[in-house]
Amino acid sequence: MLVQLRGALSRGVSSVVYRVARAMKPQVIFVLGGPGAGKGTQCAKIVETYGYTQLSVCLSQTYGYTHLSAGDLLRGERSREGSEFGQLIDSYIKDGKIVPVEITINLLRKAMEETMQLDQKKSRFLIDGFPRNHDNLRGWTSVMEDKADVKFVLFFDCSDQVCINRCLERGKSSGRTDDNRESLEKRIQTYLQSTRPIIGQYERQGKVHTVDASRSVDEVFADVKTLLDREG
Ligand SMILES: Nc1ncnc2c1ncn2[C@@H]1O[C@H](COP(=O)(O)OP(=O)(O)OP(=O)(O)O)[C@@H](O)[C@H]1O
Ligand SMILES: O=c1ccn([C@@H]2O[C@H](COP(=O)(O)O)[C@@H](O)[C@H]2O)c(=O)[nH]1
Repeated sequence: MLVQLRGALSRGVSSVVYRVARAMKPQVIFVLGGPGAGKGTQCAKIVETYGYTQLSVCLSQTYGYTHLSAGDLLRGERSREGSEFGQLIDSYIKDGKIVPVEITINLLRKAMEETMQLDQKKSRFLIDGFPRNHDNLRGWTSVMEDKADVKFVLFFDCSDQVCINRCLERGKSSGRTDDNRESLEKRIQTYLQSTRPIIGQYERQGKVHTVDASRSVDEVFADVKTLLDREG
């Protein structure tokens, strides 16, 4: 009787531990769209708006997002002294090609782990500009699938021409090696051939929220806010 009671108790405890562990899994929103669609701009506004407010009614659960741009992480790695991937990343970025996922996924995983090590409550991530092709998706699935839950894809949709104009305008001051006409033509091709099919794949799973990104920053954000408030 005592043994049965102990067994039931330990099963109960382990199921609670399992549920808590699952509940604490980081939650991810993939943010996708063409080059210059406004992904980074909107992510910054999300972080600014939702911040890290302590909600005491919610057991002090932190409510906010950490923005991780895969492109920024790659640019950081490119300029890190001693990086063995610096040159490769540099040439892929200039050519608008997608860097092998082994490099990108390690940077993303490390950034997520470091964020959560500093503050366990920072468990909501906006992953901006990833996954961009089937190789990226395969890498995510093999490394991260059981470590994080992808809630949905936030897709900033606008025409190629709007994307190109915004990047060329940004190129006047960004210092980015890929905000020029030649690189942009390649980036748009890569987006259409490799990234659109990934968005389509998530669409068929009912996991894409599309926002018309051709409007002003504030108009776009009004839709983003409505969506995030609704999705919780
Ligand atoms: N809704 C908007 N209307 C006009 N300009 C915008 C809008 N959103 C962003 N921009 C401007 O367009 C440029 C590209 O924006 P942003 O960097 O956010 O795009 P992105 O999708 O993150 O680009 P990339 O994928 O190339 O890094 C920036 O100069 C930004 O200020
Ligand atoms: O997952 C990724 C993200 C980015 N890249 C490369 O970086 C550039 C710039 O990315 P932005 O999102 O526009 O900052 C992109 O064109 C790719 O070359 C990548 O390979 N994988």
